[in-house]
Amino acid sequence: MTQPIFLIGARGCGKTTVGQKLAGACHFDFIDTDVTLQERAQQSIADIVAKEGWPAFRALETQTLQSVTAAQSVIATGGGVILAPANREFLRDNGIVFYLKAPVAVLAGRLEAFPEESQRPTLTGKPISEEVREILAQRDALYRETAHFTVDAACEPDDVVAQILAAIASVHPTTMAVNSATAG
Ligand SMILES: Nc1ncnc2c1ncn2[C@@H]1O[C@H](COP(=O)(O)OP(=O)(O)OP(=O)(O)O)[C@@H](O)[C@H]1O
Ligand SMILES: O=C(O)C1=C[C@@H](O)[C@@H](O)[C@H](O)C1
Ligand SMILES: [Mg+2]
Repeated sequence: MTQPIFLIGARGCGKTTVGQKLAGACHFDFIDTDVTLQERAQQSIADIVAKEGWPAFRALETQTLQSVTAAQSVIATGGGVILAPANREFLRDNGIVFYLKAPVAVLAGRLEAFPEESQRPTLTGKPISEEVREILAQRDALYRETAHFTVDAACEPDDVVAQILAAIASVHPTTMAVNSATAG
């Protein structure tokens, strides 16, 4: 199995945290579109949005997604990548897509503990828990329609990785075992 593995979900669901561990477990490269986008732009997402607005950020996000997509990669996406229909189609057509789903209280708790405001400028101007509830209500259906699999992201990162590996093994039993046994 060499297809890219895409992780999607709300801010704080653990795409970056789980993605790094997953890539290690299956000997794939790890790419985070938020990180790559900021490195290429040489500025933070907060600065891009403040200077050029959300539509400019979304255009860069689409370019970044397409340019980083490669075989044998785990790709952690930004929380809003599923807003553009073209991105949803691209994700589904070019890899296996996992929705890391967690309840509002879990997401809000993580974001309150680690706000990382330079990468997560406010989307609504509202307090974190209110914003998370509102944004998840708008996006949950889009995450579900884009994903090939939904996993419970409220548990420990290693358990999320195990759920993803089990789902991959269910569709690619032999090749995944070969990757794990022979790579690295
Ligand atoms: N399964 C988990 N259990 C406990 N804490 C977690 C878990 N996953 C992530 N975290 C913590 O929650 C915070 C947010 O996680 P992370 O940055 O991985 O989310 P993300 O989905 O990449 O968010 P964004 O969309 O903003 O990039 C981090 O501080 C991380 O340590
Ligand atoms: O949920 C969102 O819309 C975002 C999530 C982050 O990962 C970043 O991509 C950016 O802050 C936008
Ligand atoms: Mg992230």
